[in-house]
Amino acid sequence: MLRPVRTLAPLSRCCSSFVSRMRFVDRLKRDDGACAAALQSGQMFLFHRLAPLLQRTERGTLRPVARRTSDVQSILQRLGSDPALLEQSVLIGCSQQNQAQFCLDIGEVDQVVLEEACGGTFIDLKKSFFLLPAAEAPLVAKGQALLRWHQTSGFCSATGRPTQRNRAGSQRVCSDIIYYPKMSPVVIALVSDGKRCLLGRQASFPRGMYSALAGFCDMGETLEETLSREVAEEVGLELLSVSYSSSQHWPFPHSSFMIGCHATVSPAHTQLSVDQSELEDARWFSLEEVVTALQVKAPPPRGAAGLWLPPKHAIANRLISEWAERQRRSLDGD
Ligand SMILES: NC(=O)c1ccc[n+]([C@@H]2O[C@H](COP(=O)([O-])OP(=O)(O)OC[C@H]3O[C@@H](n4cnc5c(N)ncnc54)[C@H](O)[C@@H]3O)[C@@H](O)[C@H]2O)c1
Ligand SMILES: [Mg+2]
Repeated sequence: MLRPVRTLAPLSRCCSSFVSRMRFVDRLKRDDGACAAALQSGQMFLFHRLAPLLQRTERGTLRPVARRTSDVQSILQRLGSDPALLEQSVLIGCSQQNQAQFCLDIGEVDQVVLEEACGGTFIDLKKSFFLLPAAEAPLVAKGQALLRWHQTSGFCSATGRPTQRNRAGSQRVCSDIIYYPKMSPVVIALVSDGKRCLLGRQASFPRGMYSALAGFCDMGETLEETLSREVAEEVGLELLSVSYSSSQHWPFPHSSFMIGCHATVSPAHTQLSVDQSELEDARWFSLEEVVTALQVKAPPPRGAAGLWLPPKHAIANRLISEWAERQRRSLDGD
């Protein structure tokens, strides 16, 4: 069973400005001339070989550097780079101030020279993602995903000829074949038996980290079918129910569309049979263990035991927090 659990937009959001921004972006995707004009007055997020340009804040976090297109143009000129590089920029959105937002990978220019000229550091997204503000991390991830897609979609897989992109970078074309940016749907679920929740870890996870079970959708599957299959494959259980929670774009290892759910199994059938080729371990955790782990902000020191959960930017954290809150409320009789 699938049911939405939250309203789509905060009440404070001004509908008319939201609608006009969305329509503006949509027009830029369809109108090359309008997009070229918007680029001139737009904002640019820079990348170097897919690593975003970031600045450290006083609080030890990171934030993306947004430069005006005209600034980037001057920097490229100063460094003797081809100004036509700007044409490789890709539209990623529209700011609250109605400025079109673009991203551009300047991997051809020396990284250190570029960092000095732009005032920031290019940091691998795997190292920086969790230190970005929650509001800006998705934009940076989207920029990286679109740039990667363009870098790997230069040729038509049917004809072998080069593909041509539109100005916004929202599609690539080879005669009458149109390619759109690709992402892989993944379903992730927090499975509960009513009292405990099920978490698993892959051997590649950081020490002590357990997460909700996840799996890529196979062609032709519904969300419920993917989840039932993944849970059966990975831990040998049959699901009783599935309900939708929320979704997110996930940049690792490449662009995934994560569909977050809660799922239940019968309390009479909770014996796990873990597929060791997929998971190093999977266990049932009590509410108390989960609540304690939600307070832990860093991985346990080497050799120390202790549960560590995915950080806040990950949808797994949201699912686990929602489950803990629901359990707490039901224990309180709310
Ligand atoms: N954001 C979060 O909170 C969160 C939490 C857990 C997992 N994840 C992500 O979910 C993704 C899927 O989880 P999983 O690894 O358990 O999946 P999984 O259980 O489906 O196993 C991964 C395997 O599936 C196969 N596969 C099938 N389709 C694929 C595709 N389109 N792309 C890549 N591999 C494909 C590959 O053989 C791969 O090794 C991972 O990439 C992980 O980063 C995100
Ligand atoms: Mg999996």
